[in-house]
Amino acid sequence: MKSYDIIVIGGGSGGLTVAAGAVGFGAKVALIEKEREPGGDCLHTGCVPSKALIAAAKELYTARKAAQAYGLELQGEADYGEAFRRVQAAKAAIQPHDSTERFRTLGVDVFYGYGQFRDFHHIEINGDEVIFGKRIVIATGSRAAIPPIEGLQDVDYLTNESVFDMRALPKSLVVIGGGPVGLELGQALARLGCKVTVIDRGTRLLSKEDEEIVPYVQAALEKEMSLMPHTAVHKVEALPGGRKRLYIEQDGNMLQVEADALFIAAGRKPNTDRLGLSHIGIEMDGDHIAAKRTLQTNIPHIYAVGDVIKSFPYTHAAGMEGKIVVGNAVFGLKRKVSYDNVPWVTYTDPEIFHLGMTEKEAREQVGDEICIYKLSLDEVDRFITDGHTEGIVKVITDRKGRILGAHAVGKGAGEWMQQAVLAKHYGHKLSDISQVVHPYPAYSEALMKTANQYWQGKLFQGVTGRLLQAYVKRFR
Ligand SMILES: Cc1cc2nc3c(=O)[nH]c(=O)nc-3n(C[C@H](O)[C@H](O)[C@H](O)COP(=O)(O)OP(=O)(O)OC[C@H]3O[C@@H](n4cnc5c(N)ncnc54)[C@H](O)[C@@H]3O)c2cc1C
Ligand SMILES: NC(=O)c1ccc[n+]([C@@H]2O[C@H](COP(=O)([O-])OP(=O)(O)OC[C@H]3O[C@@H](n4cnc5c(N)ncnc54)[C@H](O)[C@@H]3O)[C@@H](O)[C@H]2O)c1
Repeated sequence: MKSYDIIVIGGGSGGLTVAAGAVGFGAKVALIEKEREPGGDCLHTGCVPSKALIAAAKELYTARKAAQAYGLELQGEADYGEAFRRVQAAKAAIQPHDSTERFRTLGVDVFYGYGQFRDFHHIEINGDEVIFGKRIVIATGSRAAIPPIEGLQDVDYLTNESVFDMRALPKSLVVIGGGPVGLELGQALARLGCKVTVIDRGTRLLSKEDEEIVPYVQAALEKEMSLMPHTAVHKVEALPGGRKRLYIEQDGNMLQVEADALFIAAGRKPNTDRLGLSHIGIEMDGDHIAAKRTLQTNIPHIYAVGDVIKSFPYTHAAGMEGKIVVGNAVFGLKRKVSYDNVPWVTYTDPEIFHLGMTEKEAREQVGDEICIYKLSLDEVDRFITDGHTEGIVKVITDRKGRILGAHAVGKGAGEWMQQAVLAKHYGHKLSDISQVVHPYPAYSEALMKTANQYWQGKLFQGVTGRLLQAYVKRFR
């Protein structure tokens, strides 16, 4: 029987980080992946294809808008095949980095098949070969959660696993779920020419975002598709010709919506079934694996990372967790994970940047002694020159100016807000961002100008302000 220092089950963002890191430090590593090629959700059915589709759709949208503005005529339907090819090309270009071949070259033994616990140290692959692992990392990710809606099991629907394989664009689409998956892809498909309706049962869309951020996104998206928050789907049925009818309830009114296709984007379900977890007594947190801050499960030599644990379901978080597991499982350290400085970006247009606490969370956790700094993007020259003034920056600090949360909505917010992560990570105050020179007219001036407000508050108001004014009067 083959024996390893570390067995990784699942070759996605989390598992590949662990495997590459551990083998680099000299550990004997096995990686088990059930799909033909590693890469997981992010490469095959998540981040990469969605961002490629968003980019293709944005190009078309911008061309249409420009044509209209300059009095040109743009006629005909867009060829969806081009967007499809862009998606496949992006995946193909990144695949070699995550390939079986690359990992074998690194020295990892890659097994193709379903991994399942036989006991605490033995993993069975496809119910056949058994391998031994001194330490085992579960990195099996998640899949689309399918809500219990009457009739859904009898109709065809798309999920993130099938939407990127579509060869033709449906004329109309209903999306169930107004989270990042539903809104990013709903907007992209709308821009490519599909009539999109997004239904969400929550009182507001993007429920994890700061309340002041969401209206900007909602207003922008409503120009391109129909948004129906606070709406329950009671029943789905198939109509002749493949169309679907949804029976929905909004504000007590029973309505019907019809579309050519249905896309389920109603959250994620961790891949914990078929792993034999109950067999070895792994503790669960609902559907997720319960992990300590060292990313160990209740069985100390078994670790878990990525979407399979209930933390931050993002690629960069799975990567960060993977690095911590390398330190803990290879070197026997007890490093602990922290999500305090982990941002996320939702790639709608306008983009949403999110770091740390929202105002509501800050008030609940820190109290009302917090400071809020806000800036509208129409106060920033570069957004004015480019004609993209819709959006805001909002930073929440404690009384001493330490950043508790930083949020923004606007063109490219995911890029120009990153300096807030650096500042927060290294314990800098918001005012430090104001001391750094930003090129003019960069988008990043938006955060600098927000930070300037700290000094305006300090220097021109209160006792310090009065003293300074008195000094200047005498000095003159
Ligand atoms: C449409 C969409 C867009 C997204 N966009 C972004 C984005 O822009 N940015 C971002 O940060 N995140 C994004 N995400 C989230 C991101 O894809 C996930 O958080 C990330 O992939 C999780 O990594 P993971 O390693 O936990 O799981 P995965 O990457 O899914 O990897 C799990 C792997 O385990 C394998 N596996 C499962 N069970 C077994 C088994 N029993 N035996 C062997 N192999 C098994 C699977 O085949 C898979 O390869 C997006 C998600 C979706 C759905
Ligand atoms: N840019 C990014 O980083 C990015 C992009 C896409 C996805 N992701 C990751 O993927 C995860 C999953 O995204 P998601 O959008 O699928 O999930 P989500 O949980 O964020 O949102 C799902 C939405 O579906 C709604 N919903 C659930 N059941 C419903 C029902 N029966 N009827 C109507 N609405 C219903 C919920 O109210 C919620 O608003 C995210 O948490 C995120 O971590 C990240």
